[in-house]
Amino acid sequence: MATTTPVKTTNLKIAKELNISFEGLSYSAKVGFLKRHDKKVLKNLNGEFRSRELSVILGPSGSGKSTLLNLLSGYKLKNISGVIKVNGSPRNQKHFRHLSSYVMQDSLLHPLLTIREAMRFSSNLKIGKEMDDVEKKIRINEILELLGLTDMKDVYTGKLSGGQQKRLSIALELVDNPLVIFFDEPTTGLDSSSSSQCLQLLKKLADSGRTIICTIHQPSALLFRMIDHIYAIADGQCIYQGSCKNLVPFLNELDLVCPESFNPADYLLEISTHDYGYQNGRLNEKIQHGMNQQYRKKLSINDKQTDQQQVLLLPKIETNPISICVKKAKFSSKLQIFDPKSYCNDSDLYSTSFLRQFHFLLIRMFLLISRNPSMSVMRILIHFVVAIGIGLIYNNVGDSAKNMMNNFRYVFYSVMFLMFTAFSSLQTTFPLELPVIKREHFNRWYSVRAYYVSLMIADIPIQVFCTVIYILITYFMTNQPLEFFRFAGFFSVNLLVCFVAQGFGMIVSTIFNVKWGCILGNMIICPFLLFSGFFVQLKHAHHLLHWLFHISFLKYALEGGVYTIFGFNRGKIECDDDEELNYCRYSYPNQLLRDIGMQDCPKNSTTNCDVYMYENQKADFSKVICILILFTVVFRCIAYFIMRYRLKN
Ligand SMILES: Nc1ncnc2c1ncn2[C@@H]1O[C@H](COP(=O)(O)OP(=O)(O)OP(=O)(O)O)[C@@H](O)[C@H]1O
Repeated sequence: MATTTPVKTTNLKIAKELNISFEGLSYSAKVGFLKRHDKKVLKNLNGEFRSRELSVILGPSGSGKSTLLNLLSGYKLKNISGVIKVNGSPRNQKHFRHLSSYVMQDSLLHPLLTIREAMRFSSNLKIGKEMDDVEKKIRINEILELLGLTDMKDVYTGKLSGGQQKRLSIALELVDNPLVIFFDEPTTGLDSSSSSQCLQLLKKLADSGRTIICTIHQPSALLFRMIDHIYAIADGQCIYQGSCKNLVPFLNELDLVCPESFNPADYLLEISTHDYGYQNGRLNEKIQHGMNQQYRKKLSINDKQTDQQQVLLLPKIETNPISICVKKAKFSSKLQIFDPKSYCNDSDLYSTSFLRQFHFLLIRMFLLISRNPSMSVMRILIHFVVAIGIGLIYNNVGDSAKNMMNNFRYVFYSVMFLMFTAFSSLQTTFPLELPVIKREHFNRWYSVRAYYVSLMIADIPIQVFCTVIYILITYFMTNQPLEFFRFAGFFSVNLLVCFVAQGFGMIVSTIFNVKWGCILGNMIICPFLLFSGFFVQLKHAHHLLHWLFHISFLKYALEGGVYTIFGFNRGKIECDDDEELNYCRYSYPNQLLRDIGMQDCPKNSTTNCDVYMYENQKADFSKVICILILFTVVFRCIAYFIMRYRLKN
């Protein structure tokens, strides 16, 4: 017992400060279209980024800064060689995600949320029930105060300036108190004053005990002086690592003398881009691929004391998942080294439960829909206008035997129209939201499953409403039979087609971007249309093509629609006053079903043909409903797995 207590204290302290080191880190990207080959982007990098230091990765454009940041944060996981360590132990990516956040170059925000709302959603998604609303509010206020956003709480994020958006991006990630924060080009697009404010803020975060790693393309002299640790790369190799003060002496030792009036960062950049001949090899050799630590800043005792005081600037690290894991581990006597794996299980990856994530995502989606109703209003309007148009075109065809073929066309058109509008309804949502979702998902706000389910559910009310409007108007204007089961059946089939088409639209949108989705989506859906049974009947098609009919969900939808309108023993229909014809072919709608190849009465049938057809229609209609439900489930599952794959890669 006597030996256990001090070990716990030490390790809790270690767990609150993380040093990230890497050894022999290389990364190759696959390039080329026909002739694929590996392009070495990072070559044998070594180094260490410590807590309480503002570390900056410098280098010319295309040198590999963002790639290194992506590797260290775990955003890129493939084609890597070498080791990344956290406090000396090999990084466990899953558990490292508990501890870190990634603020991307573009401030990817929902423009229609206010700062207050964005912060509330962030805290509700990232922090579970262990903190009540009052505590969350206090924390949000503290963070906004720290970032100078208090006066703008009720401003829409889309109306903020670039610098304010950047600060908000940081604020959103601070709510769960990450120990390590990665920033990709935090000063890009900011003027010098905002850049310096931004870097001051990062310095504050570092001083409070965090590990801050960011990339900066070309820092001004002012910014350069604020940096604690520089990691410079050129052509994918390390050309310097150490403090900014030691950079000039380091270059001097290689006879590269920085003029006094020059910003050393600019001078280093000029050297790295071969303005003074090719020097990168020499620099890389002298810094020993990043292994040479002699140019690092040495912390004086005074520095350390100041740092200890600065820790108080930010909320205490309490609700961070690692703290939860550490709490669980407090009773573990095995707490010898920092290894969250030993006491964090997989379900801890997100700080909140699936239901909580789903709940807040759904609220956020409804809020965003209500703030930008133009899309929904447009959908409703289109359904209304088209329904009136179709109602006029096919006016009263429903109870006229002479117009049975026109009535069949009405059924076909309804299925197609609802299918196409539903297909394109969600086609743009995911590709447009993808960058934001990627950021939030990577920073453990919510799982793909929670996002996907809420996206699906959020659209149901509007889709149902649009379908109701269309069917109600056209059904009555075309004078279809006033029998509830026929109306309900026709509505159900059409609603299911919408759900199938939305699932199919989701597959297309998860594979392609908006442009390609719009071009290819309609082309991909055309074969389903061709094999719906409207243009060519199955029995007339070549037998090698029959399977295409069987996988066309539109064939089932059309059959379902036709059965509800013409089937189920629908009685004799009046033939109007066509005096030229005393023979009316479709007085009995079963004849139409035979003509369009949807029902056959076997020649040798012993039972009454009408009874036989009625029984078959009942069975076929149930089959149609089941198949459409199956298509809905299968398409949506496929879309989910593709989305998961895309968000995880
Ligand atoms: N997945 C990839 N496929 C092909 N090339 C890649 C890939 N990832 C990185 N590269 C290449 O590696 C090099 C370094 O890219 P990276 O984005 O890391 O540079 P950078 O230093 O951050 O540049 P910038 O400052 O312009 O953002 C570039 O030439 C880039 O084209």
